[in-house]
Amino acid sequence: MADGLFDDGAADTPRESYDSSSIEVLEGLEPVRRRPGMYIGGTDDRALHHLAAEVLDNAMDEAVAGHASRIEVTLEEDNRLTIADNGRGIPVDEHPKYPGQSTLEVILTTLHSGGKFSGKAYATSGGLHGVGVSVVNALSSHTRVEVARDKKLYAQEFARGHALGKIEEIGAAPNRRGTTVSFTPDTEIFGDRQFKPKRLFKLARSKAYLYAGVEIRWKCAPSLAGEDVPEEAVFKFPGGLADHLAEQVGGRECVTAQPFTGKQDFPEEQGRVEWAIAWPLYSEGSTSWYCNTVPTPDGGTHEQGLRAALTKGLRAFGELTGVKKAKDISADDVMNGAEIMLSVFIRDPQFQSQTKDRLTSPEAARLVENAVRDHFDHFLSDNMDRGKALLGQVMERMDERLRRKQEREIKRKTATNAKKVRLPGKLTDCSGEGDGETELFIVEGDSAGGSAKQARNRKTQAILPIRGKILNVASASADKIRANTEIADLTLALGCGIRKDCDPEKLRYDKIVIMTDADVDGAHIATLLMTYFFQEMPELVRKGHLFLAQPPLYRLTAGKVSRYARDEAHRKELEETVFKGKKVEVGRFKGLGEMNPQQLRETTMDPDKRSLIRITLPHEFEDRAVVKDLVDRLMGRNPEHRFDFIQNNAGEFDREMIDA
Ligand SMILES: Nc1ncnc2c1ncn2[C@@H]1O[C@H](COP(=O)(O)OP(=O)(O)OP(=O)(O)O)[C@@H](O)[C@H]1O
Ligand SMILES: [Mg+2]
Ligand SMILES: [Mg+2]
Repeated sequence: MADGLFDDGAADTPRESYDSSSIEVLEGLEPVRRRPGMYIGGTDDRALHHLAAEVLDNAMDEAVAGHASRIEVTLEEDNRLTIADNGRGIPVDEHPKYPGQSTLEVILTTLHSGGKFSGKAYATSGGLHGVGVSVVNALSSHTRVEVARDKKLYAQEFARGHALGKIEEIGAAPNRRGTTVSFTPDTEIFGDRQFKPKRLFKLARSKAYLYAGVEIRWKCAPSLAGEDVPEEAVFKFPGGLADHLAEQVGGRECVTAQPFTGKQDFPEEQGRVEWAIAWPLYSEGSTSWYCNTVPTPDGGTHEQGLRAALTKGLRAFGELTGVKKAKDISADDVMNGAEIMLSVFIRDPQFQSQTKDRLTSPEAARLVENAVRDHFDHFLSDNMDRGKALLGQVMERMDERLRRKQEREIKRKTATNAKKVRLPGKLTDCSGEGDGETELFIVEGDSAGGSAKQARNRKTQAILPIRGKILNVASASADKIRANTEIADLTLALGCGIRKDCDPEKLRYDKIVIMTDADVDGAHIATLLMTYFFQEMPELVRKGHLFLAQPPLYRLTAGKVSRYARDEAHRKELEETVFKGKKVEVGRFKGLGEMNPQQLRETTMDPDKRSLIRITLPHEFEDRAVVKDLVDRLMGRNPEHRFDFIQNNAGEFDREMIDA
């Protein structure tokens, strides 16, 4: 950023130095209308409301810099929004770099023009790019800016980023100063999207909480007012965030009677921080992060600072009170479930993008941690009962977290031990890291096994390829079963033992997924595998561990759109909906091996996209002998039993589809 391009070097006090020389020009305007996404994150509802935020942010910057005490937000019919402040007024004199143009015109029609690059006209501003109001102007069908300065009133109008005329002096303004920006978002950009009164109302109110020194007045057309949105309101919150928190917590009971609230200046005029935190007992909380009054919903470095302060504070308090285990408290233990508001004001903030969703200024972490830490230590130890109550609650969360972690570890350890003993060479195991449920895919054929290996999530998905049709355990003797390597591998990979010794607790995976081709052979193999599970380890089935994958049979393509169909009926449905009236190319997958790893992942393996069929055992099969009897009849040596069964039961079966 060019610092002080037009600096005359004489100005010391901000009030006097704020004129054309404060305004630097870094680049020209144009691409905004063509690429609005880059500046306001899209053209959706959120982006539309971002326009309001940009103009309001500028007024807030003026207030936070100590020049404005009042802001008026007025929503009219026809989607016209007006935001007025009583600040210094955008400079109106001719800009030195643009002869014949008012500085106001330069600001409204030029990207990267602004007074917030050098920190001279503003110390801790939400604005920093010199982009905001020019973007609003570019994306509005009509904009009017009025400036009251030096007892005169000026006005200039714009359409879609271009000035409709020169700036005009339209009268005297003996008792008025400040800037008024009115704009109507362009329907060419936003279609018929309208400002939502409630959203603007809340935005205006939240700004008043963030800066106790400002009064914000809300007005909207009677037709836009409603249950939660009055026609008029005045917001002023001398208590700042503490007021906001009190409103948010309402009547909910919290771990500590007093919330943890406060503010602190940073050393060497680097800015300041304000926070308000409560720990509701029976409900989940929420977090709000702000930098220079700009909401940063994705948090960032100021959030990091607070996390560190709270975590270290509680650990130290634990040590002080002889609670040894407190050293294991994590930030999430303290923060999850809490109602948290944090607002920082810093010089030269860095955000991730123009929409400022996340703060990235590295120094904010340290500044916030140091500032909050002392206050938190006092909050805990000034009232020991209070400190202990909070510590107790947080340690409960911690215990719960550690218990879950330990459970997972034990499971993996059993697995690793098993590995030491012996795991089948064909098994590609998962690492078991992370929180996801682990899955074993039993895959038909080595080539599909290869694709599945590439398609899998290594942390949670293990692959065991099996070759061709496995032994039918229903018609084989125990010795023969034991001697079969394919079956032995499978039993070894599962790790839970068979028949009387089967212990579902020892199963090395959360889910077992049978993945075979969507053809007759595939169905046969799946049947043989199910026979094995039913006969050798029905407990696993009963506990819901066994699943069938659903690889697609068809791929339908028309132009750039492509979809997968599970079966004939699904294919018809897609042809009549997604592809209605289009010429569709239909490809048929002959087997899993025909899909590349990415297709296989998308259609069959990715837990977020696939669907699985869970194999269950109805109640009447509580008894192992009953299951064995059914298996024998269906899969045993005598085909007549099979025939009878089918005759008596055909049509009775449904499949339970689940998103698992
Ligand atoms: N209400 C206002 N009062 C006084 N000056 C203003 C006002 N609104 C805008 N300005 C001036 O116009 C400049 C440009 O505003 P703009 O919103 O385009 O960019 P910015 O606020 O500097 O940065 P950002 O792009 O991050 O918003 C500001 O830096 C400020 O100098
Ligand atoms: Mg701005
Ligand atoms: Mg600008």
